[in-house]
Amino acid sequence: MENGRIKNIKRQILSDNWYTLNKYTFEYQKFDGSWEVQKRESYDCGDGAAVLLYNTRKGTVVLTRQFRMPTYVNENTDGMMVEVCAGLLDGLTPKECILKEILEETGYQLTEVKQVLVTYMCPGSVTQKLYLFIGEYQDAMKVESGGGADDETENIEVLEMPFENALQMMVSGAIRDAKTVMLLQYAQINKLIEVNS
Ligand SMILES: Nc1nc2c(ncn2[C@@H]2O[C@H](COP(=O)(O)OP(=O)(O)O[C@H]3O[C@H](CO)[C@@H](O)[C@H](O)[C@@H]3O)[C@@H](O)[C@H]2O)c(=O)[nH]1
Ligand SMILES: [Mg+2]
Repeated sequence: MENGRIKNIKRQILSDNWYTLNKYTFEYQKFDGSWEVQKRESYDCGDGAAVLLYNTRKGTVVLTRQFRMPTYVNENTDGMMVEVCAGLLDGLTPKECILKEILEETGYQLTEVKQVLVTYMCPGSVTQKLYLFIGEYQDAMKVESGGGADDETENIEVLEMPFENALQMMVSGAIRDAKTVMLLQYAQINKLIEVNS
């Protein structure tokens, strides 16, 4: 909140049923110096963390598959999305959050992950900041079946596949979740996992 071009910010809560939809009315000084009243809706669903789980020896990654209603109502035929493991911070630090989500969603117990990117996912309408991690998993780290937390209505399929297949799915459009594309491309650019072709 250190922008001299913005003043008189007023917030109206339009909905706080699950997450919070705010409507902000404020004055904004344009580049020509004049002030203008602007109204912007801003959806606050909290910050989150996501991780690409990868195994260099096997050349594989672990992804998740679940139903995503907002995509179903926007041309994703069956509403299913293949994504990296992710979750909302819910008061935890990004690292604490992602280690918990890895266990809940995939059943792997990791102790080390590396933060590689921080992104605003949809800056015109959603407040969410997403912390992106990579983490190396081994078969021996699989201690639970995964699938999502019992107290949440999560129904998650865990997919382990060659990195190469994930890249092909990204190119074909079978993977089209932004955080997943970013992390797969991060892995590709930084040659985290060897690919044969
Ligand atoms: N009852 C109810 N449950 C909801 C609602 N919206 C979300 N949930 C549930 O709240 C839980 C949130 O699970 P997380 O693992 O913490 O988050 P996520 O849904 O995987 O991912 C969210 O965060 C990611 C990372 O920040 C985002 O990438 C993703 O789009 C989403 O916002 C899920 O069980 C989801 O079904 C709702 O309106 N009502
Ligand atoms: Mg999740």
